[in-house]
Amino acid sequence: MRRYGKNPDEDDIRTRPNPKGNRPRTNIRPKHEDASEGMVLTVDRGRLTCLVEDRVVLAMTARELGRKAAVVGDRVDIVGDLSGKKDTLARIVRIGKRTSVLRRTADDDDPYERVVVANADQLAIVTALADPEPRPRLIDRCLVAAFDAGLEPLLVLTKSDLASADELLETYQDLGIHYVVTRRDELESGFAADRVREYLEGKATAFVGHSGVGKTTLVNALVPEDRHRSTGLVNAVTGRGRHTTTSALALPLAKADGWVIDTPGIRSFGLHHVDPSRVILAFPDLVPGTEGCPRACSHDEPDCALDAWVAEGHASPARLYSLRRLLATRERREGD
Ligand SMILES: Nc1nc2c(ncn2[C@@H]2O[C@H](COP(=O)(O)OP(=O)(O)OP(=O)(O)O)[C@@H](O)[C@H]2O)c(=O)[nH]1
Ligand SMILES: [Zn+2]
Repeated sequence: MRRYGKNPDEDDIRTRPNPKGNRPRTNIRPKHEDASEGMVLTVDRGRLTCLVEDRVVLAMTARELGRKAAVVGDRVDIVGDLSGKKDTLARIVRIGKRTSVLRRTADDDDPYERVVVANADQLAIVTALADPEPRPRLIDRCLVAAFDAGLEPLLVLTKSDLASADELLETYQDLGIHYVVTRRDELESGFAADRVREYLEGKATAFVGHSGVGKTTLVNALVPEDRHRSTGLVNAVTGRGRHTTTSALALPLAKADGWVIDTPGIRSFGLHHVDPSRVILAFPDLVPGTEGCPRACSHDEPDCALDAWVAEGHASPARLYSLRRLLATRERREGD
């Protein structure tokens, strides 16, 4: 598995600045030696469902962990009634060290970071080629979030029955990232799921995408049938409208080992929290060129050493252009 960078505070599960500056309290380990291990599948207003062995257990977090402490994907220690029976409520007493943290800043007026998913390996960025039109800046912002979090990006381009993928792929080829293109008839035949699954095996993959891109349709094709959620189509029998995802949800990958983590449709992806020094780790070919950079270089400023280094022929100008295009998406523009 490729890792783009280590998150220096990955085991710091606090998501808000700590005004008193004292250490997070998560290192205080309650005495619960008899606890079982579980994984958080859903979080809904203080109630969490966790997978413990093969049972789904409803739980809440111990008060000392803080109300919003655990997120989907967290590995937790859990005590109490773990039978998974109706009307039982177990207690999460410890949150394991995270291997990765996908964060977003809700928007520019909201300085708080929100942890979206913990322990994912990969970020699948789902974009329709038409209906809705692709938004390259949103793709770029998701890529930056992936690189910052140390997740491997996977570009999933849907609805190629409506428009060609060529132009978009040309934009992204210099990034050297994995991509899959899907279309309606391949979804129906199962061929699309087969090809996407190849990239998901053995990994936990968080799926993000703008509403309407076909993310639910794709996720349904990847997970067991009894875990399907309804798509944008209005149900002819019940007449009920579309179901919109409101929080992240971990689902097992069908036919292979792995996790599909569905996230709510996004309109934007706030990047307040992103550190350029982590984004450049996604460009290993450029990293040696940063040796001559000033301290805390943004790599998008006049004194940046990368211009001269690339001019000397050590790396391709297209790669530097791609890096800077991504770094520039940290600044929000109209329509992001
Ligand atoms: N033409 C075409 N339509 C598709 C394809 N995949 C999905 N759709 C349609 O696109 C619409 C939106 O699909 P959803 O799967 O509900 O989209 P979503 O991204 O989950 O949207 P939210 O639920 O709002 O987050 C539905 O009418 C799907 O039938 C495709 O490959 N080609
Ligand atoms: Zn620089």
